[in-house]
Amino acid sequence: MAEEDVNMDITMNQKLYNTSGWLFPALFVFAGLALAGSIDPYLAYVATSWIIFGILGLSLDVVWGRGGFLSLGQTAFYGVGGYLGSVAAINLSPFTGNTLIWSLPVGALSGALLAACLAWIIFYARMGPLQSTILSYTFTLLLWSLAQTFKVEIGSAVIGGDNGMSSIPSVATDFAINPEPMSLNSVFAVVIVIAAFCYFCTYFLMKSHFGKVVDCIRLDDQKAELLGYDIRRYQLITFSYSGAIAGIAGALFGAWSNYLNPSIFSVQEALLVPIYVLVGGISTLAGPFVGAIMIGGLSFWLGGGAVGGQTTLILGVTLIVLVLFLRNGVLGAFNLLWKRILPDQNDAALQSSSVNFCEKKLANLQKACAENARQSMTLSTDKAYKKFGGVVPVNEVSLAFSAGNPYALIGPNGAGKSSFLKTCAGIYLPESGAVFLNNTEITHKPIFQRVKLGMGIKNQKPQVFGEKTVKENLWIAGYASNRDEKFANTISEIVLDFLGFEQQRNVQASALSHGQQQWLDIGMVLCLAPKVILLDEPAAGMTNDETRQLSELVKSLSKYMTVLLVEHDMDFVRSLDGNVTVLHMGSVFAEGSVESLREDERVLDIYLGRKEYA
Ligand SMILES: Nc1ncnc2c1ncn2[C@@H]1O[C@H](COP(=O)(O)OP(=O)(O)OP(=O)(O)O)[C@@H](O)[C@H]1O
Repeated sequence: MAEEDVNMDITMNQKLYNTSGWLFPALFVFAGLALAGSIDPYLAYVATSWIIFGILGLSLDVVWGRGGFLSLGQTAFYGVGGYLGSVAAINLSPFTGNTLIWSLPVGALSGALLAACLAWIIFYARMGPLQSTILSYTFTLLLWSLAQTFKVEIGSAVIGGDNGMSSIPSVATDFAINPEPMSLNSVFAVVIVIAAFCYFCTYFLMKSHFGKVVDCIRLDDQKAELLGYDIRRYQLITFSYSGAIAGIAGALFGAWSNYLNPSIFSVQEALLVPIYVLVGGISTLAGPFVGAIMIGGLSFWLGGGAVGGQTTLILGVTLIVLVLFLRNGVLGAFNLLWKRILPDQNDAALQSSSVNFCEKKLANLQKACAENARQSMTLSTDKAYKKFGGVVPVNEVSLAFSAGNPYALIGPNGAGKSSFLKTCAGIYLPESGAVFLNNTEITHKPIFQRVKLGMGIKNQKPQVFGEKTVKENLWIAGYASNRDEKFANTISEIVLDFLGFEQQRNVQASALSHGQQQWLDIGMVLCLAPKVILLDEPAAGMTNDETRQLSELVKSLSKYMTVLLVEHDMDFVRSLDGNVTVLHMGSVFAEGSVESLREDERVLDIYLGRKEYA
């Protein structure tokens, strides 16, 4: 094959790969609809339940695979959506014939509201991942026991506790009073269309700017907040959305089975959902459908019928096979295999040259930042005090920093430098004292609000979104500053050019060297067009040449914005020619230039661990 043909193949292959998220599902939907008319009605009936479980699995994949939170509460939203959607259908469908126009919106809304309540508790109370998962599970169990005792009549609908709720009308799409019952095959087709609607809405939501931010929150929630994203709001919306999808699945399940009982909230149901997701492939969105169809299909053909039967045995065997051979699930494994024959986008990381920016590029960057900039800002603290048990890393520190010259915090290990920076950034909240940005007190403001006011923060370790490309990392930072796509495009290109990452634009950030990741992290801070920059050991992992360039950058930036950094590299600090503060045991110990501090015996004492003068 000629080389051109090979390239063409690769391009076609890449294009096909890039569109596979909607192309293959669309083909499957068409194939499903084509089959729906001709398959055996009983198989159509059973397969309808697999699609419904697929929708339920999709609801979990959004929140777990994309949002990073393993929720065992999906069956709670599913059950509540099922019950309330069915109550609406029982009472209102006699007036319209069509059942779905009542059950689906009511199911979606009730699922979303319930999920929003749970999300509010979990995310705003800042629970850890394990606690959150357990709470979501407890929530499901709570509803399970409630449903067993809860007896109420709502219009014609009777919720009978343990006896469940019967007389739920089947799926009907006609708007005619007393419509002809739909055939099992037609119901199958309708459920496929609803599943396709849920899938494509989710797919495009996750491809949108919103979805990109959700992905970044999963990868590093602290970094996402350090860029100025209100991560809890994103988490709440994602979780509520997943609750809506689960509620739709529940409403469909009610119409499919014509009967609901508390077992919809049961432990087995709750644990089945993550298994569908894992078997199909987490984070693929289409995977849960594959998982549900595979498990349901195997159970059916091994004699289990619609539900139950051999399901538990099949689940056990499937999970063992999965753990041994297919850790990423069926679609995940398929995805990995396909990627192997695509050109490796990370190859370009090896072609890297060291960062080499010039004055002109810096001027470009400054211009772009200045266009988006606010008034210059002063950062100050007043007797800021932070303690961890008996350790006091920030002990009544009062300092002020403004634009003009860079500020460096130095001191021996454990002096409290990083803690002070984190207290200014909002990562640590002080027990007493105050932090100000100009005259605005920000002591208890969350990180993202400080960033919105004009702060840009870089932590000690480079924090980049490893799975995202270099360009995407910069873009997501640019987009954070005011949700302006145009600005994000412009600033990310300028910073990319400035950092000399043109060749690495499509390289995944995790493939970069440590030093390059430092630069990328600094670049992300620059994309925010901040007025106060906090950098924790920015020169760590950089070559001498890079450190020299960083020094030039810091000096130029500090002319029009406040730059405060923590550093151990004394040559670097000296090259900045700025203000230096020595911290020791959480307190300000000395201030001055590097030269004067070098001659200060007290400072030498604390560095050398002597006690002569200090
Ligand atoms: N989250 C935390 N929980 C408990 N103790 C902490 C925490 N963060 C910092 N400390 C403690 O506070 C003290 C100061 O730590 P900090 O990292 O601020 O010092 P540093 O001057 O930045 O040190 P280094 O130069 O080694 O990074 C240390 O004793 C550290 O163990």
